[in-house]
Amino acid sequence: MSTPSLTALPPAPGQSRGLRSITVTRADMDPRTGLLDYVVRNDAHTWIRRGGGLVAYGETARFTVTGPDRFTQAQEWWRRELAGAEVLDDLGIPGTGLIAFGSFAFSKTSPHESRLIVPRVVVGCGGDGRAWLTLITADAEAELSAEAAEAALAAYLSEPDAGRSPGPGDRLGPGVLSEDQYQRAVAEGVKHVQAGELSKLVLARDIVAHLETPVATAQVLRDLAVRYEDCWTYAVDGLIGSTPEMLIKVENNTARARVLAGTLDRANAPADDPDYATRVLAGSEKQLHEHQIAIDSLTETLQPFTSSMTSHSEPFVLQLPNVWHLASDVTAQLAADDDGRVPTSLALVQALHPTAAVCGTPTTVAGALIRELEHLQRGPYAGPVGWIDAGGNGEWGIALRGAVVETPTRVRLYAGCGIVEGSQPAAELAETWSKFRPMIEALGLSR
Ligand SMILES: C=C(O[C@@H]1C=C(C(=O)O)C=C[C@H]1O)C(=O)O
Repeated sequence: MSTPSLTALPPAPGQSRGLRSITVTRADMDPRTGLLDYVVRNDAHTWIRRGGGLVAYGETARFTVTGPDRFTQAQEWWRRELAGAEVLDDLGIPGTGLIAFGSFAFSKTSPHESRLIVPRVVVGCGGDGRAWLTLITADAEAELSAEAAEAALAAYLSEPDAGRSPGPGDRLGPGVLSEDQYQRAVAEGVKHVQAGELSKLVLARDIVAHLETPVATAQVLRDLAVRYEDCWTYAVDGLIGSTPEMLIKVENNTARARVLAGTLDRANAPADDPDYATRVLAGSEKQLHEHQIAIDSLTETLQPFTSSMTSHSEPFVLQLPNVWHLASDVTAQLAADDDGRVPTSLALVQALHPTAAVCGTPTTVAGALIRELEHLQRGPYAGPVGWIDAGGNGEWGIALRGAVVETPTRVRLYAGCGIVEGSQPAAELAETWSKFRPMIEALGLSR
């Protein structure tokens, strides 16, 4: 079998030397419930979806970077971190051994720092319920044993963070653009599409949650993970949310993506019409067109890295608690190079980001218009968020349906919509509210 191509490089000056890790098997757990017992600290790094995930604590190493080379530099840093690493791993499956969590800025011009973080302790659970514990250290003297790993985990778990109850002073405030300004931006975007400059443009806006007492991130994440079990619930360094969209997942030599485009709010759906979503979404030329643009952009970019690729000829309707989406799953076999290596998950992220689902088509025209019309620093919103292991396996979602914890009592929420020729500003504004809803509710707020 081919493995993703992470060739270790020698350490650079200033780089943490000699990562050491041990991964030990733990009793099987029901990931739907068991992993949630570990989401008890507001500073945990989290990646959870029914059937598996990773919850991590502490920090052994960190890399931050801005600019157009952020993906290349992050890969290089990771390769160097792996150089000379001592890895004891009972399981040797994706997610065990050395791993890094990551979050990348949406834009190559963003001042926001993209980051890779190597945690100290990781609790993992595979889709089959197999559970493990990893301890990572840069200390050459530290003991690598199951006992040491359990003791480190117990120390983190002994200091859980309390939940919070909503207070009368909690409120939602406007972000950078008012609702009217956002609708004007959408109308402006539609004009550019009508003028033939581009076929799709994604415009986002933000709102701000002001809380009376500090946000209880762990509580928010547990709520999201339970309610949005088809989504990937993530937390990396204050970027939190539950995304329905998988940019790329690499497991040995298979890559998978879930592409979404086309959204219907469930809040206004007629209760007595079971075919409503299928009719309105899968029966709408506008929605199918928008979806096709997103699929084409992904498959065209992924194609050179693959030996074969499959996706359904028709999108399916993905039902989430807040909205329905038109969705397509793509599975590809990765092509191996002469050394038998396939691209790593981060190499594919670099090639794929930003997709039409969060930027538009063509990418450069859409990117320039986003900067002109949005007036928003997207920061990590709509950027890749996820994890990578030493073999290059990993899962990278698109950071949607999420928020950034800016201060303990201020949380900024982001949501955007695909604008095509027939888009109506009022409908797109309403759609942003439907996309804010998971986070608004998880924070204990209402609109
Ligand atoms: C941009 C967002 O979502 C994206 C836009 C969608 C759409 O316009 O229909 C659907 C899913 C995502 O690809 C967001 O949630 O902020």
